[in-house]
Amino acid sequence: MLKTLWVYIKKHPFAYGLATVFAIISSGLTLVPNLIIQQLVDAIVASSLSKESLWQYLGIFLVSILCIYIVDVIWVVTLFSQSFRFQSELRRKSYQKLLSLRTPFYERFRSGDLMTRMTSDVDYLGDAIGYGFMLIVSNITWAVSILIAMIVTTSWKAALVSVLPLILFGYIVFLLWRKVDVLYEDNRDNVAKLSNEVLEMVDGVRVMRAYGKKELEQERFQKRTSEVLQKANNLVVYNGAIGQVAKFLIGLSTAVGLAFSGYLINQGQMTIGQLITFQIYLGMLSGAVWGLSDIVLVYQQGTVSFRKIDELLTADDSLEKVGQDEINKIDQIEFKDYVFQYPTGETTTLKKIDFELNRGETLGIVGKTGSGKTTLVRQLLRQYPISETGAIRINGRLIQDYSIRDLEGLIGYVPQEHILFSKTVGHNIRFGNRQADDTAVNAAIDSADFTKDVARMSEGLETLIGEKGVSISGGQKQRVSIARALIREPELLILDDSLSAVDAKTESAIIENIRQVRQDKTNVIVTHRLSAVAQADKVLVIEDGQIIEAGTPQELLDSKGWYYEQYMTQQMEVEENETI
Ligand SMILES: Nc1ncnc2c1ncn2[C@@H]1O[C@H](COP(=O)(O)OP(=O)(O)OP(=O)(O)O)[C@@H](O)[C@H]1O
Repeated sequence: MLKTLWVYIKKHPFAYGLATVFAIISSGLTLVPNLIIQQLVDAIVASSLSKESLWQYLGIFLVSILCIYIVDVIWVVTLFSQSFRFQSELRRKSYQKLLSLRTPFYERFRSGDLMTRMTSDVDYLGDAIGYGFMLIVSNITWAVSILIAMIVTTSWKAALVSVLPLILFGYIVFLLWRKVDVLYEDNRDNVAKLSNEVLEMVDGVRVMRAYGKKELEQERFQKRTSEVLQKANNLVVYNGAIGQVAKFLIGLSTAVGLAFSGYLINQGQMTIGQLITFQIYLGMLSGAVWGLSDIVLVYQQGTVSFRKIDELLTADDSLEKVGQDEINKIDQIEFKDYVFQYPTGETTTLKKIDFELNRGETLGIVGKTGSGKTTLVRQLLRQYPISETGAIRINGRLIQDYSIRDLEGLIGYVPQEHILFSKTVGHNIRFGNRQADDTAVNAAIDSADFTKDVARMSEGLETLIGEKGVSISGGQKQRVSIARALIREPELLILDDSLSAVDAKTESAIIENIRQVRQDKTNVIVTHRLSAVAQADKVLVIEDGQIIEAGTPQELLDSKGWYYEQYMTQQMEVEENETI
């Protein structure tokens, strides 16, 4: 951590140089009021204080206090604004990293944990470079200058005797340091887990209520909070122990200093004025030592948070190093005996997948639930590492040779779970193509059969859809997602079970619109409803990760396999519904 903080400090030499110099000046100035007090007391004891010198002492006293105040404000403000800048740079960097990482990373890290890294961990690290730096510079310069002043202006012997308990305190703090580090990490991880629970609860509150599990969940949450409390208590015990040891040793230092000063006064080696300033110095020195013990806390939090942020910034999503080849159109997609296993999976999910898809064609992918349909399309999106067994080629070249960014720009993906942003309907659609004009937006809405819905909305495209689209229906969410994909006029459009929440009539209208507007582009439609792929050029039937049937819809019907049986069942269901 110190290396990273040092790199940042070196990048801003002016701010940190200014803060250090002003902190040293402030420590020096802090001694002036004490010297004045010492001289004033000695003059009173010696009955040599005149009216003029009293005003002089008071004047210097007030000016020095004002100067200390101004100098402190300058260096503290400089330091803290630098610390905020550090935090915002770190947040930007972490956010950029999060955007660059892919699915396997997000399967490893939970949302609550990532949120804690982006918020409190960044704050604690910022504290280390702001408040921590302030504690180190001010307390060290303060302690050193007080010690020098004690030795020079009072008594070096008394200074030595009373500093010994404070050195012992420093040693005890050092011993407790390591233990506190483990406790901090424990405590922080528990808070991150708790954030996860809260996020899940907020997402699932309706299901919890519907299943009458509110009390049960509350109990579980209480258990989790108790665990967090327990860990926090352990930490409090250690921090409390440090505090009590500090109090005892600081008291001891004062007592020893006082006793020894009394002895020195008796011996004529110390004046009353020196005794009073000595006590004030001792109080100030204890303050500096207290401040230094606070560094333990800031440093501990900082190191734990640094580890967490470093883990995020150096995280890998285990995807092969990104290819560099440019690609601006998709003429052909080929899967050649492709086998795939999820990084965390125990068996292969795709087995010897073999097919070709040419520009302008529509491919339907059907099959039982859990058979591997989504896994197959996810390979085109490069969400997981490409397997070494078999190959996926685009325009005759291996998919992994292309730049992921280029590829993403060519694909319009409508996933099963619709990810919408808590903005307006229009914003969500334009998200697909920020440059799109109103004509393009309306065309996309038309193709997604969403025009009538927009007209019914209170503020049309400006209607807010709430968090994750809570205020619109499932079918509407699906159509907003489809419009968002269509507006970018992608070379390849992938609909992954994206029409499941719309009725059969709307579904066939959307499929027909897509056929019309995307005549020279390629489409992949994953579905459970065979009517959605009735017009497809090719259909693959997947079972247990393998293609068990492939051909045009008519060929599949003729072969009287799974597709035929499924088709007949669904036809019967439609007829039954029509009769009802
Ligand atoms: N991220 C993952 N890690 C490990 N295994 C996974 C992962 N995602 C899916 N699987 C497994 O891969 C298999 C295929 O899942 P997939 O989602 O591709 O099926 P599907 O045919 O799209 O199902 P559905 O029609 O229900 O959407 C399932 O057994 C699933 O449990």
